[in-house]
Amino acid sequence: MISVQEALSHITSQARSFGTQTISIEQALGRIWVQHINPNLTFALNGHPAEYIHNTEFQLLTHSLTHSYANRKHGSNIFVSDGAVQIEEDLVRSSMLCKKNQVPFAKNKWINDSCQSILAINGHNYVQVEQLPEVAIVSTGNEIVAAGSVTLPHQIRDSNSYTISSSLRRFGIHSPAKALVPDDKEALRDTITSLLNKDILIISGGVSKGDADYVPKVLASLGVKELFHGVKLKPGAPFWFGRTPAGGVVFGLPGNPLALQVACRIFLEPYICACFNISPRSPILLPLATEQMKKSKYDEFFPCKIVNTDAYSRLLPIRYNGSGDIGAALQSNGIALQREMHSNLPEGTLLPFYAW
Ligand SMILES: Nc1nc2c(c(=O)[nH]1)N[C@H]1C(S)=C(S)[C@@H](COP(=O)(O)OP(=O)(O)OC[C@H]3O[C@@H](n4cnc5c(N)ncnc54)[C@H](O)[C@@H]3O)O[C@H]1N2
Ligand code: MOO
Repeated sequence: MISVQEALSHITSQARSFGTQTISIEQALGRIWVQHINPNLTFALNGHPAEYIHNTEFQLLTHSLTHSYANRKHGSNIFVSDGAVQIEEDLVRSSMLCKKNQVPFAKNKWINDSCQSILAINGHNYVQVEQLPEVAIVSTGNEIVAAGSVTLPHQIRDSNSYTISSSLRRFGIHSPAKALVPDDKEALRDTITSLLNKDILIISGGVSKGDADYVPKVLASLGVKELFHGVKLKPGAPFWFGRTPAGGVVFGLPGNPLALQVACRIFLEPYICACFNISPRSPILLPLATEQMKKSKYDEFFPCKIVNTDAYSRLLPIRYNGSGDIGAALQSNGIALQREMHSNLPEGTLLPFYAW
């Protein structure tokens, strides 16, 4: 088994772009913008309309500001590099747009609410964005039935495909193909064969050491190359990752729902970020509100709630009943990481916290 860090570097090494497309700004929220600013357009400088003239020169369109910049040498603080506007030194009354060394419209930016408004003010009715990958989700297990089903005593409704879908939705991936397959080699082979052309195939369950855990063998028989199987991680050790003959990737995630949610946050999200050439959400360092014992010899991610005490935010670990306890995820704000070499940690220890 490999470490979490090694697993992450294998996963991100398989990242690739899925191409680009042009969409209307109305649909752009949550997508990844890939254009530099078009300098022929009027844009906002300190919230004031400005116009690109040529090379390094800009004309501010409001009279008062034209005056305040008139004494500056043209191009002394703004220049265009590779089609992007760059600010060389802080401008007078500078706003967020105009800080030293900033490229206000750098490529590969996640279009959040403020980015969308900046695009709007700059006249970008249509924007070029990263194309979304084709994704399929396969939930395996004889006991798994569709969410709307009435269950028999031995059955359980599929929740994993919903957890995976909500991770994908963060990137604007809305309608992945979905399938439910029993623990049956032929059925698995048929379903996986029909989905091998996807960019990302995400399978839950069937990747551990049980007799009916056929997923790795079926994938190997279809020419999917295993890059690793098993990560020194709790919960979520039974994790499989590989590459399809067509160049897509396959995530074989643990069936246990809490383990699966951890795997989506720690591995699936950074993979998609790497494909889009954007940074993954970084963890924040927060102190423990209580001492924390460690049960396994691996890196351990445990669900925590953020509590505000004495003007500080602290991490309160949520008691959870094993890696199937998806209810613990609901009560928590995210997961904190206790590294493998740390056994018991005293109250106040700073830990990296990954918000859901
Ligand atoms: N001999 C060994 N057995 C197991 C090991 C091991 O190392 N050696 N590891 C255990 C750990 S840890 C985990 S995690 C599980 C993972 O096994 P699978 O990935 O094969 O998952 P399943 O057994 O199919 O399911 C586990 C659990 O989760 C429920 N489940 C599965 N799919 C869904 C779904 N789509 N929605 C909701 N719930 C789901 C399933 O009913 C089981 O209760 O292996 C251990 N065994
Ligand atoms: O690693 Mo398993 O995911 O603990 O239950």
